[in-house]
This record gives sequence, structure tokens and C-alpha cells, in this order.
Amino acid sequence: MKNLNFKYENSKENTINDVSFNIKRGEWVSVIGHNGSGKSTLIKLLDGLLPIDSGSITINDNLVKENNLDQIRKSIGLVFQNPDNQFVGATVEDDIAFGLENNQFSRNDMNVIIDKVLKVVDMSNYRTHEPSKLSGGQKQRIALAGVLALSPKILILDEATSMIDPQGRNEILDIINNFRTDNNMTVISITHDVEEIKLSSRVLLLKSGMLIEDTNPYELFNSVENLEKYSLEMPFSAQLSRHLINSGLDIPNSYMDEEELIKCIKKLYLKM
Ligand SMILES: Nc1ncnc2c1ncn2[C@@H]1O[C@H](COP(=O)(O)OP(=O)(O)OP(=O)(O)O)[C@@H](O)[C@H]1O
Repeated sequence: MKNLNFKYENSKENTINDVSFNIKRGEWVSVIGHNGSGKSTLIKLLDGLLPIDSGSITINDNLVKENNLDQIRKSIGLVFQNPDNQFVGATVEDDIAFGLENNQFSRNDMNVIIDKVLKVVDMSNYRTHEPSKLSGGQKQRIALAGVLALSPKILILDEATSMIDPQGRNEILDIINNFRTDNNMTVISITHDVEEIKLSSRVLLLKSGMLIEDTNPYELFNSVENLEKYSLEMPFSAQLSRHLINSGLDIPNSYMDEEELIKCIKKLYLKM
């Protein structure tokens, strides 16, 4: 993305303001910022759903512009907050088949792909179920399967796990992360959830349509000020570290994930 600017017709100021960044293939990038900071608008520009005013977006050497949109959209998969808005089929398999049919896959190939993606999201037993009768987490797995069936090079999550309970969310995030590493897929995730942010290698911070920080989870979690500024909760390990430091334990006052914290406590324990 290079010097990107965008203004909605009826607004006075730019919603996206001179935003530039590069994302490497296979990266997991979180996009965070307050409500109205321009996160969803940025995604819509990326997918060509909104026209760019000035600047440019290039995906795999293809400029995002009117005559390239088919190709661009084939490389991008989108998963939104509410899976109910994404279902088109009467059964799980019909729903996944819909996108494949649009891309002229043969019946045989479709069956193989549907088998594969249902296995990936651990929903093979639900092939003939009605999507509307599944639980929230199951619905989101099926929505994800429909997107993964088309082998996107870039998966975009727009608050995709915010309606799921913590266990369901972690399971879906694990599925996505495994698929990402196996397929060198890029993930761009709009989120307020620290567990999701933890999985990313980079965090892009938007404020009033401007990219004000290009950082990483460690830097972000190290600064309580930053977390408060963006209404983010502290990750569990950071909360625990804080309590341990306050109760006199000699552990570093910097962010550690669960594994690092366990190692650190073990070391102290063995010294005793
Ligand atoms: N169709 C539209 N027409 C005019 N203004 C819009 C339109 N869609 C969004 N906006 C405005 O653009 C700004 C950015 O909105 P956007 O939805 O991109 O923010 P966001 O960071 O995704 O917010 P949230 O976290 O609440 O989803 C907001 O001020 C919003 O009111």
C-alpha cells in the first residue's frame, strides 16, 4: 500500500490518510485502532469494494484497480464477524460448494476439496447439516471452510472471532494459523482481541485513518499505556507477571508469553 488516500463522498475529511505499508507473504498482521479509525475501510479498499482516490495497492504485483478485480478477489478470502451473513447454501456442503461452482470446479474436484476443508476445520460430520442450525463457533468454522476451499493467498479476518467463546476462538485461531504455515498464506486480522494479536508478527495501529504505528505484539504489550490507549486488555501472562512482580518476585518487567513466563518461574523455583 503506497500513500493511499480515500474519502467517502459525504464526509469532509479523508477516512484513509496517506497510508503506506508492505506485508510479506505468509505474515500474520493485526490491524487495530478505535472504532471509526478506518480499519474496515482499509480492507474494503484492499478488496476493491471501494475506489481508491489516490495512492496505490499492489497485491502479488497486481495493482488493485477496476480491470484487475476478478484476479485480486480470487487471491483474497474474507471472514466477517457474523457468519450468518455469509451463508448461501441450504447445507454445509452446498454452502462450501457455492464458491467452488462459481470458479468452475468439477463435481469431483469439489467433493475432494469439501472433504479436505471440512477436515481442516474439524467439521466432517456436519457435511449435510443446515448451517443455520449450528452453534456460533461451528458456523464460523463453516464460513472459514468456504473461504479456505478457494485457497486464498490472503485471508482477511474482520473481527471474525469476536462472537465466539474463548475456547472456540482459540481453536479457530489454531486452525487458521496451521493452515497459514502449511500454505504460506498471509493473514490480515482486524481485531481488539489480545489473544488474536499475540499470533501476529506485526501490529498496524490506525488512528483517524492514519497509520501511526507499525509495531509487534511484544512492543505493544510492553506498554500498558498503549494498551489502555487502544482499549485493549492485558494478555493473561502479562497480568500474572504484574501480580508476581507486585508480590515481590524477581522477574523481568517486560512482556512474556505463557511459555516464557513458565520458564522464568521454573528458573526461580530451581534456585530456591
Ligand atoms: N459508507 C460510508 N459512508 C460515509 N462514511 C462512512 C461509511 N462507512 C464508514 N464511514 C465512516 O468512516 C470512518 C471509518 O469507518 P470504518 O468502518 O472504516 O472504521 P473501523 O475502524 O472499521 O470502525 P469499527 O471498529 O467501529 O468497525 C468512520 O468515521 C465512519 O463513520
